[in-house]
Order: sequence, then structure tokens, then C-alpha cells
Amino acid sequence: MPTSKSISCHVRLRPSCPTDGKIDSEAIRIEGNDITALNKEGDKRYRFSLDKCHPASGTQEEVFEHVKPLVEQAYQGQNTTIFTYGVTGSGKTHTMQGSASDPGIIPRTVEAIFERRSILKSSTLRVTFSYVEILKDEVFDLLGDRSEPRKRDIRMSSEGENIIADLIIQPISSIEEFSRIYNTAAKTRKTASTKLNSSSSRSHAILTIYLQRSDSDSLTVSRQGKICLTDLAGSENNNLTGNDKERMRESSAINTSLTTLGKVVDALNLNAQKGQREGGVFVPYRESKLTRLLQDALGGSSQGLLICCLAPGEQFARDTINTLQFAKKSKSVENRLNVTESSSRRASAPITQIAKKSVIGGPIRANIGPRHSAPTDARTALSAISANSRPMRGLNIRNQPGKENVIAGGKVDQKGNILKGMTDEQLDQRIHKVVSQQIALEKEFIRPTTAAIQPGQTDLAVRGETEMGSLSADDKENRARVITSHARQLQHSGDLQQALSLYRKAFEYAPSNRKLPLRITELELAIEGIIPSTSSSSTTTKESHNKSGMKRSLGHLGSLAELSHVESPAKKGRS
Ligand SMILES: Nc1ncnc2c1ncn2[C@@H]1O[C@H](COP(=O)(O)OP(=O)(O)OP(=O)(O)O)[C@@H](O)[C@H]1O
Repeated sequence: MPTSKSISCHVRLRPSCPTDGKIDSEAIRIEGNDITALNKEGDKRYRFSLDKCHPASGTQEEVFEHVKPLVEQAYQGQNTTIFTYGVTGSGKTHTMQGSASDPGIIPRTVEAIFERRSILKSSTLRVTFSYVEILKDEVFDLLGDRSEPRKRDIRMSSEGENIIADLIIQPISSIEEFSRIYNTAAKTRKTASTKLNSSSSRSHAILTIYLQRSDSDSLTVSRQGKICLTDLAGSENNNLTGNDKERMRESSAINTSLTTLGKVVDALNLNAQKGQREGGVFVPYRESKLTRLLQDALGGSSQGLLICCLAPGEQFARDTINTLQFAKKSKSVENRLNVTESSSRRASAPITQIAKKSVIGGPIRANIGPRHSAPTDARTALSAISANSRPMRGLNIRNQPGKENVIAGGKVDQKGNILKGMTDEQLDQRIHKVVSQQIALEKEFIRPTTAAIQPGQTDLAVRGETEMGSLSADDKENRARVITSHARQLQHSGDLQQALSLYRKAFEYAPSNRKLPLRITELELAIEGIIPSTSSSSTTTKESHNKSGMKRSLGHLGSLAELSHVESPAKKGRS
């Protein structure tokens, strides 16, 4: 059962350094878990109560004491996210990464994981990680061969999960191995010298460590959790940084993504006040890659810890108050924690089998999203090669119209959802979610919208359900043509949602039609507001929000039929 838990919010004050300029030692005061800060003019003091305030004398070890429980939770199958936030030069990278002589959260976390692993008796722990940076709103893989393209796409699954496509996942068997690979990768993260920080991060960096626990006797995976360690780039005041043109461009992208982060938190708070997380105000996750990837930590299923870093210089007074305000509002964001548990998946598969299947299904790659760990089949594949410690890309989902999509031994639906790779619990949850949304959709949207459709159109869709099996290939093609024609009319009249349903229906009759998937994607994007609609009629903002919500719901509905035909592998094994 998911439980609600708010993000834990800490602040950490950095000791002074030469770039701070003038310092008023009384401007920032920490008393227990309360912190007060003077405004720039020095005439107003703001007070904030947070979960923990680390003074300038606080050590890396003390900070890590608060991270340790999250490592344990990840080991127990929980997703966790820790992120550092603050103005440039305030100590985010120091806190997250640290130095060889004063290691931060990342090396300490990996050390704790391997310590935990060394004392395991009845189970084994497989550890893998991925590492990406978001630079000027593009995602780049920091692992793998430098000569290969590093840019990665974020895709949205029909469950509304953001997934990084083609992500490299690196198995690791010791802290030394991790340090070697991580340190090399971290050097490729974009940094530059500014007036405020000689090694200023120009990107947001997200390191994700995946933990897969298996029972050593039966080789079944029992728990899988992950720890997402995010070092955000610092907000910047370009009057202080002395940035040149290129740095300004980076700075603008950094500030824009951080502004979106703030907007997402504001929207979540508004929804929490209204007592409804879904269906309240629109949460603009899609406005930046950063918020798409942090969706799990912000209002999702991850246990979150935010560490807000502060610089003591008077020139940062306004940034200090802004950062504290961000901490305060993040504190009220509630996530719904969910342990990923499985009792019947085999933990490993032979390497040869995976290699062969990857040839059939295309190059292997992992589609890893923040909400869930790697798909089970991807994890299974990973397990198999972990002994060789070679990085791998996960599962390439080939959309082959008219043919069954293949995925390293699994089956995917038309939207690329992995079905066989799901655990029983995930499958149950998904079915439950789809059914609840169907009911909500019925109540909220379908009745009023259906009333506006021509009787023939509704009829066609309904008849299609029952007649599909008895139609000849020609009949199916004709039926697809008629439905497509209705869909086109609806699209031109501005009813994008109904048009989308009909295009999807047409695709069921004509799965080898190459234009229909394009039309469907185009409509989905138009409904999301990502591309302009080709329809002639305009829609109001409220309408388009409704349609966007409806699109998400229908996206789930679209896969309901497919889901009902797919038997969970675990269930299948039992029967
Ligand atoms: N708690 C601390 N103790 C000692 N030194 C620190 C501490 N925090 C930060 N520093 C030092 O301050 C400098 C700036 O820190 P850091 O690079 O971590 O800032 P940042 O917030 O990541 O900046 P940016 O956003 O520009 O990347 C570094 O030289 C770092 O070693």
C-alpha cells in the first residue's frame, strides 16, 4: 500500500571563502532546525523551520548520517531521490560529490551499499548505475564511449512516466570500480570558471544507482530499489558571475529549468491545498527536461531529501531567501511511497540468449524512467552481464506495424509499454489504475463528449469491438478507411480527443498502416500542447487542459484491451 511522505528539507551553510566578498556573520542564524536570514537591505529578517539545518561547521559525515536511512530504504525496494539546490558556488557539488580527501554523499552512498552487500547472507545484491547531465535542456549520457553520440531522448510512456531512451547502465562490483568509472565520467560533465566559482557546474547531473536484491537459493528477485542523486546547477545572477555569451546561454537554461522546478512545486502545493493531487491545477513537469526527470521525486513515488545550500556572502542575501523559500515550499510536497517487490521473477538469464534476442529485436538499450526501476527484463539482462562488468544498453523496442514487437524475450504493446516484463504487482497496479481512470473518464468526459458525436461514428466504434474477429482483411481495411475519414473530420472540427480515439480504433483494423501511428503521435502531441493542432477551430485553455487530461486517460484506456489479453509471466508460471 502506498504511503504519503513529504520531502525532507535540509539547509547547509557553506563556510566562507574568498569569492564571498563582504560577510555579515549575523545575517544568517541557525538555531536548531530554525534558520533566519536578513534581506539585502538589512531591515527585515525571515524565519524558516526546516527538517535539519547544517551549520558551516557541519561535516560531510554529519550530512551523510541523514542519507544513510534512505540507502537502507532503497535496499528494501523503495525509490529515493536526494538533490542539492542553491545559488552558484554555495556547495552543492561539494555536498554531493566532495573531494578525495573529503568525500560527499555519492562516494559514501556507494560505500554504504557495498558494506551492506558484504554482510548479506541469504540474498545477493546486484548494483548498477547510470549517469546523465542536463545541459541547455538536453539530456547527455555521461557513461560509455566518448566517440558515440551522447544525446538521449526522454520519452513518455502511456502511464505518464518519463523514460530516458538508450541509456547506458553500468554494472559495478566494488567501490573501486565505481570510483574509476564515475570519476572519469564526472570529468566530462560540463564545468566552467566564473567569478563566483572556479569550477562551476553548467549542467544538472543525475546519478542513479539501481539495487536489485535476489534470493541466492532460488535466484528470484525479491526487491528492487534505486537511489537518484541529483546535483543541480546553481541559479545565477549574471551581474555577479561575469558570464560571457556562451556562459550566459547556459545560465539562462539553468535559471529557466530552476524556475520551472519552482513552478512545479507551487502547482503541487496548490493541488495539495485543494486536497486533490490529480485533476487540480496543471503541474508543468513537461516544461523542462529537469522537471520531467525529477517527476518521481516531486509528487511521485520516490522518498525525497532536498539539501539547500547557502553561501554566506552579503551579495547572496536575496539568493539565500529565495533558496529558503524554495526549501519551505518543497517541504509540503507529498510523495506516495511504493516499495517495488517481486517474488517470482528469475534473476538472471544466459548471456547468449540475450545477445541472440537483441539481434532479433534490434540493439539492446534501457529505457529507464525516474518512476520505476529498469524494466524487469532489462534488469534481468543486466544481471546476466554484470559478471563481465560491461556497460549495456537496455531494450530497444521496435515498432513493427502488423507484427509483434520484440523486446529481449518480452512483448510490448503498440505504445512501447513493456508488458511481460512487469511483475504481478506492477501489472495489478496498472490494471487497477486503468480501470479507475476508465470510471473517472466515463463520469467526467465521455458522456458529454459522446453526445456531440454523430450516431454513426459511435456505432462504428462499438460495432468494431464485436465484429473485428469475423471480418476479412479487405473488410478490415475498408472499416479502417471509414473510421479514419471520421477521425479526420473530427480533427478538423477541433475534437482532437475523439479524433485520437478513432485513429487508434482505425489502427486496430489496419495495424500495417504506416501513416496511422504518425497521425496518432501527432494528435497526442497536439493534445499535450507540444505542437500546434492542425485543426481549424481553436480551443480555450480550459478545454485544452481537459483534453490533455483526457488524452492521458485515454492513453491508459487504449492499452486496457491489450492488457486484458496479456498474462503476467509470473501468473502464467503458477497456473
Ligand atoms: N561545506 C564546505 N566545506 C568546505 N568547502 C566547501 C564547502 N562547500 C563548498 N565548498 C567549496 O566551495 C567551492 C564552491 O563549491 P561547489 O563547487 O560545491 O559549489 P556549487 O554550489 O556546486 O557551485 P555551482 O553551482 O557553480 O556548480 C568549492 O571550492 C568547494 O570545495
